[in-house]
Amino acid sequence: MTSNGGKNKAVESKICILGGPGVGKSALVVRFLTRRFIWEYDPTLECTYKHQTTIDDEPVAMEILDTAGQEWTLHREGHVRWADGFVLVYAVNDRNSFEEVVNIKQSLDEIKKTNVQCVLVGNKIDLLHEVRVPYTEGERLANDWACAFFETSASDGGDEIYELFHELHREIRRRKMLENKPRRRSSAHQMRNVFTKMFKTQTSKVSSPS
Ligand SMILES: Nc1nc2c(ncn2[C@@H]2O[C@H](COP(=O)(O)OP(=O)(O)OP(=O)(O)O)[C@@H](O)[C@H]2O)c(=O)[nH]1
Repeated sequence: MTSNGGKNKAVESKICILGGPGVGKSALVVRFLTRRFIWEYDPTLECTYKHQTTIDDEPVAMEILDTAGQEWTLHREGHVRWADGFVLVYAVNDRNSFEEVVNIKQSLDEIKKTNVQCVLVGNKIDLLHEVRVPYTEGERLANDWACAFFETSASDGGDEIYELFHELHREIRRRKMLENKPRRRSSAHQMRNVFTKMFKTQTSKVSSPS
């Protein structure tokens, strides 16, 4: 039995992958979808993948948009509005790419007018001797953003790559559930109603002719 009303309907997640050039965005998506690593990937391609999977015993219909530099600049607002959540990727051997994710996150929040759902990913962790962004810095930034943080290697693989997509999906699902919940009126509002009713009753008693 599923927790989505028992209807077995797939929960949808639209995920957009963002980060500086060459940080391994496509390699991560391809690894997640095919369990393989592709050394060279056409940098001009922007692709959306549809992926059916199961997360926490629930069917999930995931759409993943792998952005590419120029296309992203052209369609930025549309992509941001389309997505439910974002994978923000930097390469641990590229300091500039770390600074770039900070700028990207800022513009996402501005466009969405909220703190967007995201996970932060430091990729290329296999390049041990070239690390320019230590784990603690990534972790600190993710803490500031209140989001999950993963270090990955698209070339070596590893469970973190699956976990990061799953975790983002869970966050998206949680927020959707909160947004769909009917809002309860505040207790102050409820008290005001009670007092208004009491006061009206008193007034009508006083003013009624004896
Ligand atoms: N060593 C190492 N190389 C990687 C890793 N991930 C990707 N690469 C390499 O980094 C280069 C860029 O990878 P892509 O997946 O094309 O990166 P991208 O961010 O999609 O690039 P753009 O779309 O051009 O911005 C390629 O040569 C990959 O083989 C990794 O985890 N480790």
